[in-house]
Amino acid sequence: MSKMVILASQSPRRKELLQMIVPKFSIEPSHFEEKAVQERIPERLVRLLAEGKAKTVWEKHPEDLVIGCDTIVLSPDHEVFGIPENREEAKRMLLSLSGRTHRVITGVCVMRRGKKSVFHQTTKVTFQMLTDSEIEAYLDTGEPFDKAGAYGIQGYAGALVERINGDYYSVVGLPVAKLRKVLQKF
Ligand SMILES: Cc1cn([C@H]2C[C@H](O)[C@@H](COP(=O)(O)OP(=O)(O)OP(=O)(O)O)O2)c(=O)[nH]c1=O
Repeated sequence: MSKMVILASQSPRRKELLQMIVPKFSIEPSHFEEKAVQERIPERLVRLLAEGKAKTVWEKHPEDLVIGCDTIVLSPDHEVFGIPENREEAKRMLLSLSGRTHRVITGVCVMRRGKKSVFHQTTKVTFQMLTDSEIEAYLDTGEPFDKAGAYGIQGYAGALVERINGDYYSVVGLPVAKLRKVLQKF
């Protein structure tokens, strides 16, 4: 591995998860303009966003190894849910997820001089049926507002999930098992 590992993310969850597999790294959130990326295929979208985040940081630190990530929720109606902008949007997302199965897709890009690896991981999550007051109570926790799809499986929403099929950590924001394998090649 190169001298320094940089996690190009402001997400405290990703920092915690990366600590499972990398003993020492620094953090530099990326200011990549996500809205500039136009891509209709969700898997391609997360990969492009992960790559954009990694690249903007790597350009400032070309000697280092940079990791960029992006997580989206693909709703049961195949709508892409990012981080909700307000309570109304968060409620609409949770109503759509209630009692149904959706996909969480996390893209990761590892970049170093002369080498790049981009992958994504998809996990299926099924929510219990939620009443209006359960959704309101969950919104009151404040948890939905910095998370794709308006929920955090690692928090209160863990009790709203019926089942999951795939990598739990990928839902939280970083597929650590797959990333560990990829980092071995760097
Ligand atoms: C579905 C889900 C998402 N999330 C989080 C992971 C991500 O932090 C966030 C998705 O937004 P992202 O845009 O992927 O990431 P971010 O803006 O938080 O951080 P950065 O771009 O700097 O890396 O949602 C959870 O914490 N738990 C969950 O169950």
